[in-house]
Amino acid sequence: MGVTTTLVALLSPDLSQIALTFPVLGAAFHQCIRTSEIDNRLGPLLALYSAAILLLYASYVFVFSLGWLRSAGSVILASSSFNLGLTASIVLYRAFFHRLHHFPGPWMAKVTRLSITTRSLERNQYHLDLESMHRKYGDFVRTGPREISINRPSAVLAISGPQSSCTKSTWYSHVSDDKTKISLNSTRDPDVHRRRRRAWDRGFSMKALPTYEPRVQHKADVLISQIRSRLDQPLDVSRWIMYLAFDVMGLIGFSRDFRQLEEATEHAAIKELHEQMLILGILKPVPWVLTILGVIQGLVANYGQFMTYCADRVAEKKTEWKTSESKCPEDVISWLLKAADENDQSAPPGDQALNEDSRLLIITGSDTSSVAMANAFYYLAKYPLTYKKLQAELDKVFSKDAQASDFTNERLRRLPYLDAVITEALRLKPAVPSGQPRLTPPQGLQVDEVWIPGDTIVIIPQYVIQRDERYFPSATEFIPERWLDQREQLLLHEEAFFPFQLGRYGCVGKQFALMEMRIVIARVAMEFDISFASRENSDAFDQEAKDTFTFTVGSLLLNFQPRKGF
Ligand code: HEM
Repeated sequence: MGVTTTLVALLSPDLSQIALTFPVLGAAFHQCIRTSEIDNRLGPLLALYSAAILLLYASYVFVFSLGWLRSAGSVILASSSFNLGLTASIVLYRAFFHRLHHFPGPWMAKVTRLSITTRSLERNQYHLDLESMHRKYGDFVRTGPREISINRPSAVLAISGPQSSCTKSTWYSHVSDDKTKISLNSTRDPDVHRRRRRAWDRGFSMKALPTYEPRVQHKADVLISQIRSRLDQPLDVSRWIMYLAFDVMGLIGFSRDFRQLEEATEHAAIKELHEQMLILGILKPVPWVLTILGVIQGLVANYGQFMTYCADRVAEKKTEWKTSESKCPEDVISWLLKAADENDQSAPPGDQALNEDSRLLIITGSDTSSVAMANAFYYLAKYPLTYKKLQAELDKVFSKDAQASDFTNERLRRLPYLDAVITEALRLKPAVPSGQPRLTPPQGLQVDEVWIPGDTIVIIPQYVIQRDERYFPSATEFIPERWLDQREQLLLHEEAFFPFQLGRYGCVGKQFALMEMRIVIARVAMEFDISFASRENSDAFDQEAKDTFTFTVGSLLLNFQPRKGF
């Protein structure tokens, strides 16, 4: 039998032949694509599928001489059979034959992460879902067809340490795989990332940081005067700190001010950004859906006004840089422009990459530190003795009439209790709670007694590991002394604390974030006593934070009083 005859026999519109051929084709198709990373190729694959359907329809009409209607019916049957074969092959393979099949985990998660997305739609608290999965299944949980969540301290260095050969997972490709169009954070190629990171490191170096400090001090000053003028009412700390964090990032990012603190209102571009972050949080488990939606204008990764705002500011900075005589960078974007001007390899590789970097800076620099500060204030209000102890430490260094400019990072970073308060708040409520997905190298990865096969997505959820009683006794208590004189009893695995991530992909803004938090918390603690305005509100703040990649917290109503006897 020739090839054509075989093909004609296989594609015969005979119902029993369709029911036989197409499920097999579906299963065969799955076997062909199984080992490839198709997340970013869904568009071409869908186009191929549609073309195949049209071709099949044409062959039924013209080769097999069926009527138009009967051809349509046969095509529907054929594609349904194909889909059935494909789905059955995926489900059976993932559940019983996959290289991760022996890892425990929820049955549905082994087959698809869509189940996690459905749960996120209900409550969007994936950090808590991960916590209960670890409680139920142990330290190594299969949380997706090819994903393992790990709750072991030794995994931190193995996956994120400087020597680790793990790379960023497909999640980081949801904007694009084109290196010239993506931000530093989305760059998965380790060499390209290392090159680009150099320009960012210069923007946050010991030379650059002091130039940003007065802008933080100024904004902390505005915050204090806004609080002073509203002492008769509870204040939503989450909102006011968010104003501050974005204002600060506008200033250190582009030397432009969102002026949210002064105007006591959320900037339109930022409001829109926050609405989009909710979608991103829900779809985080299924990056391929993000990729598809990303193609549809206005849905995901298209923050309209926010994108325009950042692109406009970058364009202004470019013009300023061209005419600048000193060529001395005064903000982070200028450091990136300087690299481009000098044809340095660390420069963002194109205009789109620079625009993406500007958005990365504002988003990662603001939501993280604003949530971290709001959480710190939550704990300080909940533990009044700790707050008093912090105030006592500050009183030893600063006088009652100290000026905003006296609160320098140089002085503040020498206050151990202040840093312990910040560290303990970041332990209990890490700003990025559910881990950052990495890919194991082809040869696999050994974590303690467990071998994880190559090409597996691994995460270490900070929220889970940093609250584990085995690593941090009295884990759910807020005890800053854990980082000071009670290390021996309460800090059994310090390496399990990594809210800023580690290694080459770790947070570039860590030192800046610590400076900002020190200044803001110290200024408020010097000026005011604080207390919860309502028990229901503080409980809701604690329990209802959403996991939108970073935490999104609800309102935190606090009463502020000028300090008694001060
Ligand atoms: C409490 C505050 C902060 C926390 C907890 C935090 C945490 C993190 C974490 C966990 C990552 C790794 C993300 C990943 O692997 O995908 C990261 C990356 C990053 N952070 Fe932060 N961050 C904070 C503040 C800041 C600030 C203030 C800035 C900028 C001023 C900043 C800029 C960045 C950038 C640019 C990256 C990407 C680095 C890269 O991909 O090489 N972060 N941060």
